[in-house]
Amino acid sequence: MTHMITVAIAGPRGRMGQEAVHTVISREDFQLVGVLDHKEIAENLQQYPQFPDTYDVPVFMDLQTLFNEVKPDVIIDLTTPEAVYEHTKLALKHGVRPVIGTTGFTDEQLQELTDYAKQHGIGAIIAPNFAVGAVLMMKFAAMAAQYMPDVEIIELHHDQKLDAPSGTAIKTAQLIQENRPSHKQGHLDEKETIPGARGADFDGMRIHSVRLPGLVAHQEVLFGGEGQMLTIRHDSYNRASFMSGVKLCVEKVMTLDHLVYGLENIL
Ligand SMILES: NC(=O)C1=CN([C@@H]2O[C@H](COP(=O)(O)OP(=O)(O)OC[C@H]3O[C@@H](n4cnc5c(N)ncnc54)[C@H](OP(=O)(O)O)[C@@H]3O)[C@@H](O)[C@H]2O)C=CC1
Ligand SMILES: O=C(O)C1=N[C@H](C(=O)O)C[C@H](O)C1
Repeated sequence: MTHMITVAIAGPRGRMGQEAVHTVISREDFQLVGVLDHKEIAENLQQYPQFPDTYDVPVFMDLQTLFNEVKPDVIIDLTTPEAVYEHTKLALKHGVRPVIGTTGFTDEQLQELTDYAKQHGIGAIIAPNFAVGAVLMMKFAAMAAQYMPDVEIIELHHDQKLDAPSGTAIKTAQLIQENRPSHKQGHLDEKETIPGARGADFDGMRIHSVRLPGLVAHQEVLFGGEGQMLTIRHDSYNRASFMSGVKLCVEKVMTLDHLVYGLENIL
């Protein structure tokens, strides 16, 4: 008999949260035992207009209470850069395994959470992008950087996104950095006549963030060489594209005793 994994979701009304609720409920081996909503909207998920009245799941306004009352194995966080660090820390303290899709962690926060999970032997996954195609795009980009070290990243997202650059763009740059000799790109004397024109500087490579209505999540990694350019592009056209990664992470985190940053490390 398969062991049922009990799951909580933070941010169930959000674009990703709604999709994750349906995904978890549709799985016979996952049980959605509670959700965290920071606004007092309803006591049960079935009272929300977004969900059917078969979704009998308690809503909590406070994460501590959720952990005490329903003791989930895993919490999936799909909230905001402002809230996610405290949520992750609290989950680890309660021995609840975090699966974090929310982006916007600082390097220091990531390090602190990694150290805490390691010290206490708790599994955790922070995945800036759950889409398998996006992970392949990052891996191919890292591979290409060995041969074509002049690279710029253009990430394009819907205009409701809070953080820039995207978590995916940062992760891509970090993976590229492992293979690309550190150097500044462009003319040594280049000057921005409008500040920001050249994008964010990550170890000498530039990251550009586009925000427009109608977009979901897209990224291009551009490699320039003598007389040639290589473009590696990934598009998520909907949030369903992230759900196979969410399911995989919920299963995988149960087997871990440390924090994994990036889906590429568990595929
Ligand atoms: N890893 C991945 O593959 C992906 C990651 N993301 C990331 O996931 C996050 C969510 O994205 P998205 O769904 O588009 O964003 P939304 O704004 O649609 O959803 C966020 C939800 O979280 C709620 N919320 C905010 N603060 C809290 C809190 N303290 N406690 C509980 N709920 C809270 C918001 O409520 P309210 O609006 O009422 O304040 C909202 O319902 C972002 O960081 C995004 O970058 C997105 C897509 C894929
Ligand atoms: O906010 C989003 O939408 C997304 N956020 C993640 C990120 O910051 O990379 C993942 C995906 O790009 C969608």
